[in-house]
Amino acid sequence: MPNEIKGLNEECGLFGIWGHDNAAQLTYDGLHSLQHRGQEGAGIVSNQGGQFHRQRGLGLLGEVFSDPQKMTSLPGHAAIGHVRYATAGNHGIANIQPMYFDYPAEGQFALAHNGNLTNATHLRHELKEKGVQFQATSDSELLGELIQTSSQKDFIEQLKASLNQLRGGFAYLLMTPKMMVAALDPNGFRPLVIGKMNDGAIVICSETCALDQVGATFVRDVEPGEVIIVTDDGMTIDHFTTDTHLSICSMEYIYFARPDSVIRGISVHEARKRMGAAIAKEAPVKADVVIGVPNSSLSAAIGYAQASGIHYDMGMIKNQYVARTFIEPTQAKRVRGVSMKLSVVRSVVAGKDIVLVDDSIVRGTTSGYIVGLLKRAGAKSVHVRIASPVLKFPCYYGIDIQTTKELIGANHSVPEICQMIGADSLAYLSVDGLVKSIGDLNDQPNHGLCTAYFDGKYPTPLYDYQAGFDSEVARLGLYEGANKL
Ligand SMILES: O=P(O)(O)OC[C@H]1O[C@H](OP(=O)(O)OP(=O)(O)O)[C@H](O)[C@@H]1O
Ligand SMILES: NC(=O)CC[C@H](N)C(=O)O
Ligand SMILES: [Mg+2]
Repeated sequence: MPNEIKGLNEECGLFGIWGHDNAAQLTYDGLHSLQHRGQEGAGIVSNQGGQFHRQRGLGLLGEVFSDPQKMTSLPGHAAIGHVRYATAGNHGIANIQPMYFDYPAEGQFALAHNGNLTNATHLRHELKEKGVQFQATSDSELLGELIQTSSQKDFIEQLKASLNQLRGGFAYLLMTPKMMVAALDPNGFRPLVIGKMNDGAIVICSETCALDQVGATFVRDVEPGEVIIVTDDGMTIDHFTTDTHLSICSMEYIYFARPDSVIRGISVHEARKRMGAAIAKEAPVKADVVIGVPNSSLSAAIGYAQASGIHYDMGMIKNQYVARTFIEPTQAKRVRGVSMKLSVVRSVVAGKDIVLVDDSIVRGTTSGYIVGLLKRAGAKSVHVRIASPVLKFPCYYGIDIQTTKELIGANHSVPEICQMIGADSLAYLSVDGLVKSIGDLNDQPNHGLCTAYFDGKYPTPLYDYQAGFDSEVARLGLYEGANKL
């Protein structure tokens, strides 16, 4: 399976707009600002008076739409679009979204999904028994098949009944000839926001950075369990369930979302700065300079510098022109990938004691390579500070980390990792420090966040994944292993 040169794989990005003559172009622009959420494939479906047009393909948005004719072939007053990073199913074109479904009553409908369903295997089996023929292999399609086979009377009732059969993480955008609909799972694992254009067009998308991109004003977050219905008459808010428990993914704040996005009222950049400040308090160290690992940890590094009083400098740069290289998943090639991407500004680091701040360690490839690079550039010492807790447990709700095997934090203690990456010291942020840095989203015991990757406390049963999880935990002794720290 091809694998990108990244420790953490992104999720997916959604963008939809209803009531604008330039719908497909605005969807392209919105998706462009969500490209960080998925780089495997992209697609847009436009709605021209009830007639759908679709373009989709493998690769980055700019690659998929490099032929200008593709955009001109998407006329209409509404559109939905998607950028994908697979969590389920293969990497082929059939799994690139939006997906299309026949809908005899009205013609057809399209859907796009961010997240990962935890009962997809079970549902697929049930639907197969009923004779359903699948068009793709990912989990996303299941909602469309459930709607098509539902005995409810109209589209919204069919949708609501179907959403109630899904488990796991799902932010969905759907479009029929007459409406655009958004729905969010009962835990609200993924961010989903509503905005409005000056001329009244409604936008629904994964992050506020996409609203900014198209000049839309933020209206509100989509709440867990909600179904948002947008028609030519405006927007209505409905529910498929009120049995909800907000557990938004803490990794959105740590790494995934763009720093200029605001998720549920909290600026991602400011939250990351607070994470950096918190690890500076939890694990102080004497040093000459703080440097961050571009790009994702720069906010946390600034926060560390501000809280510690140690000055921040640009000790590393990221090559802006690194081609999107898909490589075989071997460690040697991953190291080469990181080396093509990151380099050191020697004048900042030579002869200095350095605090190196990163947001996360997944396999340890990045920190291992960078510590060596800094030392070769003359750094006296390198103290690594990670602005999130030790990543030990898989995510089943939409991030492509579904096994503990490659997580260095699941397999080694912090002192062992420190030695493996060649650092002079290593410290991670505590789970409590992380939660406080993001801030309370509500007064529930989990403060509205999912921190399962760090503490193994999943907010839902794991369904299809439970048996595999139990055996990995037993194999690694993970819960007892917490005392490895
Ligand atoms: O331990 P590893 O397996 O190397 O993975 C961890 C690294 O991966 C992520 O960065 P990424 O390479 O995605 O780049 P970015 O910060 O520019 O998004 C993360 O921010 C760490 O730097
Ligand atoms: N990362 C995602 O949100 C992926 C959506 C869906 N599970 C897929 O694999 O296509
Ligand atoms: Mg990074």
